[in-house]
Amino acid sequence: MKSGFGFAKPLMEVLQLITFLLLVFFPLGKSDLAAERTALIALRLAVGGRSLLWNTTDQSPCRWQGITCENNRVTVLRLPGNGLIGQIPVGIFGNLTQLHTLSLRLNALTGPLPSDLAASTDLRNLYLQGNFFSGEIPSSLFGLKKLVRLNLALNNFSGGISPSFNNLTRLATLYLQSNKLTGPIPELSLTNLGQFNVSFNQLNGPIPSSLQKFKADSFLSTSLCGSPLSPCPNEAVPPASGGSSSNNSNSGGKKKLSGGAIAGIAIGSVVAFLLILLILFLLCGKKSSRKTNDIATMKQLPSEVEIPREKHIRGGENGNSNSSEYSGAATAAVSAVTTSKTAADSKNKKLIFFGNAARVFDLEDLLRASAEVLGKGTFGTAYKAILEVGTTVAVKRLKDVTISEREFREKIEAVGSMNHENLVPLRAYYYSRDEKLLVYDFMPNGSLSALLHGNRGAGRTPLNWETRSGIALGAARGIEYLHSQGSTVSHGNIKSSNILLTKSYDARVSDFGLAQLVGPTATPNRVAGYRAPEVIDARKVSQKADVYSFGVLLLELLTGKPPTHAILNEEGVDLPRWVQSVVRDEWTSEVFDLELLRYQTVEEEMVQLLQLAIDCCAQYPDKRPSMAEVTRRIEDLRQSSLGQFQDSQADVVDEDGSSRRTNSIDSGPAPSSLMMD
Ligand SMILES: Nc1ncnc2c1ncn2[C@@H]1O[C@H](COP(=O)(O)OP(=O)(O)OP(=O)(O)O)[C@@H](O)[C@H]1O
Repeated sequence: MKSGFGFAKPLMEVLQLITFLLLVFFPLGKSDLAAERTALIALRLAVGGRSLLWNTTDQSPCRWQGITCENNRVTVLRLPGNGLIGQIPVGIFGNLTQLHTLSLRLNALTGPLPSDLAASTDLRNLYLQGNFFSGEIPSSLFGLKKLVRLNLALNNFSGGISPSFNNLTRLATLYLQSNKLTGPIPELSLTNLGQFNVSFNQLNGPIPSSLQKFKADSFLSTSLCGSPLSPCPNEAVPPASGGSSSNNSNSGGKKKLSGGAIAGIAIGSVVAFLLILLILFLLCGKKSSRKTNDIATMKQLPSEVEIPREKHIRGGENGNSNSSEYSGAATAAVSAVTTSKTAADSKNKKLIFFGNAARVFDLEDLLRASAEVLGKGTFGTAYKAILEVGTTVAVKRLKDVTISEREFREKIEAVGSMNHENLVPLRAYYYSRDEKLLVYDFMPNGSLSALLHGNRGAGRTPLNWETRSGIALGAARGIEYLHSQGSTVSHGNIKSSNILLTKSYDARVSDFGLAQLVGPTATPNRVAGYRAPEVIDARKVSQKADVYSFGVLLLELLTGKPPTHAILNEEGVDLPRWVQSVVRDEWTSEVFDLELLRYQTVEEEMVQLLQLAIDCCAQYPDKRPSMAEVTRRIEDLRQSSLGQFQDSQADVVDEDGSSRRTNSIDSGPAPSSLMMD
C-alpha cells in the first residue's frame, strides 16, 4: 500500500489494511469477476455508504445494486448519492478494468483520486461531481483515452488545468466548475467538446480561442477575460493614460476608455435623452386625442370591452384596485380588438352560461371589466378580465370562426358540457356576428410552458419532482377524460402552453374542442415539436397523436427543455430525437433537468417516467399506449415515489452546508438511469 495519500485517521488505516488483505489474498487464482467482486467489497469497506445494501451472499456482483455487467465483467458502477464517505484507497479500480461508466457523484468522498483509476482504460463516462475530492486532477486521468463525459464539478480540486486534457480526444463533456482550480486555461483543441464549464474557480488570463464558442455561463465567477466575457486588457481601446493591470476583465475594459470616448458617450446620452423626451411628448399628444375617440366610441357602443387606460390616468375610478397592474399597451390592445363592433350587433345578446356556473355577471359586466392581454394563440387573443364583482375570468376572443351560428352553438355546447377537474372549465360564451367570446376560469399560475421555460434565473423556485409528476398526472387525466368521450374525440393541440395551473399547481388542460370552431387559417399545433410524425394535416388529429404530443410534454417536464431547441450545435433537433440519441449513447442521466437533481431518491421513478415518455413518442401510432394506460403508469410511479419524496425533502432541508450540491450544479449529468446505462 502506498503511503503517499495522507490517511490521518486510524480508522481509515484499519480499513485500508483490510482492503489490502482482501485484495492480496482473495483474488489469487480466481476469475476476473471474482476479483472484481472482491474489489467492490473492498470499496464498500473503505467508503461504506448507508444505502449500499449489497447482498454479498450472492456470489455474482452483477446482481448488486448499481452494478451492471457485460460478458460476466463489471462494466458499469453507479452509486450516486449513496452516502459514500472517505477516501477511496488504491487497489480497487486496478481490478475494475472493464468499467466504461463510473458514477460516484453526490457522495462525500474525500482525498485525491486513486491513481489506479488509470487501469480502467475503457472508461467512457466518469461522473464524480458533488464530492470533496481534492488535490490536483491526477495525470493518470489523461491516460483514459476513451473518456467522453468527464464531470469533476463541485469538488475541491486545486492546481492548474493541464494541457494534457488534449490527450482525451473523444471528450464531449468537461465539467470542472466549482473547484479551486487556478491559473490560465490552456488551449484545448478537443473537436468533440460540446459541453464545457469552468465557472466558480480561481482561473485567470484569456479564454483560449477554441473555447470562445461557449457562452459566458461556462466561465462565471472567474477572473478570465476575452470572448464571451469582456475583452482582456490588451484587447481594449488604447488607454488615454496608463494601462491597467487588473485581471478583472470588466474593470479592465472600463479603465481604458479614452477621454474622447467618454465625451462621445456623454453627448450621445444627452441626444438620446432629448429624443426620448420628444417621442414621449408626441405620444402623449396622440394619446389624449385617441382617448377622446375611445370614450366617444364606447358611448356609442355600450357592449365594448372598456378600455382601462383612463383608470391609469384617473387612478381606478371604478373602484377596482387592481387596475393599476394593467399596462397601457395591454389595454390599448383590448381597445383595438373591440372597437370594430356595432351596437346593434351586440344588443339583446347575452352571455350563455353552462351547467351550474354561478351567473354573477352578465355581458355588460364583462365588457366593463378591466382587461389585460394574456397572449395571442391559434384561435384568437386571450384576456384576463377582472369584473367589478371581484371575479377574475379568462376571455378568449375567437378569430376566423367560419361555421354557421347553429353549428357554432352546437359545438360549443358540447365543449361546455365537458366536466372534469383537470380541464379548464368553459363557463360561458357569447356569440354575435362579429364577436365570439369564450369565458373560462382564470388559472392564476399561468401555463406549464411559462413555468418551465420562463424566468430560469435567480429567485425562481425550483420545480420539484412532486410538482412535476403531479402536473403530468393531472394533464394525463384531463386528456384521458377527453378521449373517454368517444373514440373520435381528441384534443389536437396538446402542448405545455395549453396546460394551465391552479393556485396549488394542479394541472388543467385548456383549448379543447376549439379546432372544430375555426377556419383552416387557424391551424392548431403550430409548434411542430409536438406534432406526431403521421400528422400531415394538423386539423386531422387522433387520440394517438395526442399521446405523442403528451409524450413530448412529459419530456419537457423531465428535461426542462422546450420541444425544439438547439442542442450540441445541431439546430432544431426535436426533443424526442435528442432524448433518444442521448439514451443510445449511454448517457441517459444527462437528459434530466438539473432542478430534479436534488431528488436523488426518486431516480427510479424519473427513469420510469422517461420510459413512458419515450413509449408515448413511438413513431408508429399503434405502438403508443392509450391515455388510460399512461394515467395508470403515472399513478403507479407516483405512488412508489411518495414515501421517497418525503425522505428527499428532509434531506434537502437538512442539507444546509452542502446546499451547493442541490443548487449550483451548472449542467452536469443528473440522476443516473437504471434503464439504459
Ligand atoms: N384560463 C386561463 N387562465 C390563465 N391564463 C390563460 C388562460 N387561457 C389562456 N391563458 C394564457 O393566455 C395565453 C394565450 O393563450 P391561448 O390559449 O390563446 O394561446 P396559446 O395556448 O399560447 O396557443 P394556442 O392557441 O395555439 O393553444 C397563454 O399564455 C395562456 O397561458
